[in-house]
Amino acid sequence: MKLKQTYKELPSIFYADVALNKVASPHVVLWNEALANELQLPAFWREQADYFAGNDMPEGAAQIAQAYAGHQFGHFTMLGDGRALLIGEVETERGLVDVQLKGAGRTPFSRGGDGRAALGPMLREFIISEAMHALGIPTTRSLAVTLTGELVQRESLLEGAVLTRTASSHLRVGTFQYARQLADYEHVKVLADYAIMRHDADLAEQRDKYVQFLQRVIERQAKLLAQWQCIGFVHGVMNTDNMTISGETIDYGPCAFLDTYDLGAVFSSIDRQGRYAFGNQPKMAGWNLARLAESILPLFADNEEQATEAAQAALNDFPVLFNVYWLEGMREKLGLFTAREDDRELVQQLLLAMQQHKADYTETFRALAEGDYPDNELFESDAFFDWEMKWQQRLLQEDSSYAEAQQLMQRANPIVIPRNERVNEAIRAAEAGDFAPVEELLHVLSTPYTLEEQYAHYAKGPEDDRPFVTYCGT
Ligand SMILES: Nc1ncnc2c1ncn2[C@@H]1O[C@H](COP(=O)(O)OP(=O)(O)OP(=O)(O)O)[C@@H](O)[C@H]1O
Repeated sequence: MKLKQTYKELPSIFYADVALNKVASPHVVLWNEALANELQLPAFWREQADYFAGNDMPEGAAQIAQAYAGHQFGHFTMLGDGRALLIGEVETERGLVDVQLKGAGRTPFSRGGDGRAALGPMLREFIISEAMHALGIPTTRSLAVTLTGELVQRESLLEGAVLTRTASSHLRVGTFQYARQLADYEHVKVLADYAIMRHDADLAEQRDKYVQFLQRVIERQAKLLAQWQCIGFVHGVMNTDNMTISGETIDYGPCAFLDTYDLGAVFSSIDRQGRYAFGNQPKMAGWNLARLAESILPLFADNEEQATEAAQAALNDFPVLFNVYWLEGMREKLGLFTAREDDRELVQQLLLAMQQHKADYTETFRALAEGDYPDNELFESDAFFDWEMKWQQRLLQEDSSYAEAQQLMQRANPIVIPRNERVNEAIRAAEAGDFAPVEELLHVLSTPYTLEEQYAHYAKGPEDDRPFVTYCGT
């Protein structure tokens, strides 16, 4: 197999060539065999720690850092891969897949950074991205974590590691912002054509392909955000450089899954204003998409007024689409196959009761799916009693049986999610040299809708009311 290099065919402002930053003694500590098989990687790659640490390159590989910009917590900055190396694309049945080494050393975009990553955050990205995939949520994937044999300086000295990440592309909203900020109409157009080739090839010959492209990105993001909200995922850093064109979740920094249901949940210690709080995520996604629309606006029409109108119409669809997908997801979580007018109210009433009684989000829905309620404040409350009567009446309006509704709920409500405490425990063990807990956690998270009995403790939320530990070390 030879890696492809379509991204390198873009004008050179979109990337920088990077020399290899060799490390002392690479050692692969986590390997995703299922993903390697899916990508049909040659079997001998498994043994090539040098490939995954950036010491050596497979056939056809390049070494480039991608250029992009981004609004970070609302402030625009020119960025680029400061610690990642795109080595090429694997051709698969589902299209090209980027292979990137995250933490592979300095690049021309590193600014003051060392270009490196510590083991803990790379394990965290591996675990959570793979859990998201198993939950059915579009995401970048993780192929390997490779120790470098070198230390990195953070608050303390930590073991260095490289994550091998795959993605259906690493094009971001920020890539378009970069093109618009730095270059002319032609460069924005070349980038948009490239993105269409990667993600929306069927649009290539359409007359209004750029407006349709924007609509597609909006549609994908609306679906993604609905999935995040339904599963209780808080991304934490929804900067425009962390929003993909593909609709895959990217960058697992200070992210977390909800324990107790709380619209205000924030897990990032740098997000003091709650800009990216759980309940704000759909609004912030809409804001980011407006930045994409602005960046490609000149491609829509010669006439500025017409172009703005087309962009506005597409952007106005985002909240509408989000709401449709969200309600669809929520209906499934409640075992409803059909749509009725009052469904939104029914869902909101439950969520309000969950927020008031500090109920665990995942446990609550799974308890509904099992029909087996734990003794806790929510399930003993009048609010729940009242809601449950309405829910039961609503279920009776369905043509399907209760058993069918239950099956639907069991497919829509996971038993296990990567709870922060469990993830951190496993990472701490790995940092001390024991990778068995990470492997076990990955095993459990790979089938989140079923759980073998011996792993029952993974299903439990934290027993006390402590807020999550925030995790921001990169
Ligand atoms: N240690 C580092 N050295 C150099 N650049 C860094 C370092 N850490 C982060 N950066 C750069 O700072 C920017 C913002 O960082 P952020 O943590 O959002 O991204 P990341 O996790 O490195 O990458 P990605 O968004 O691709 O997952 C990125 O351009 C990133 O490349």
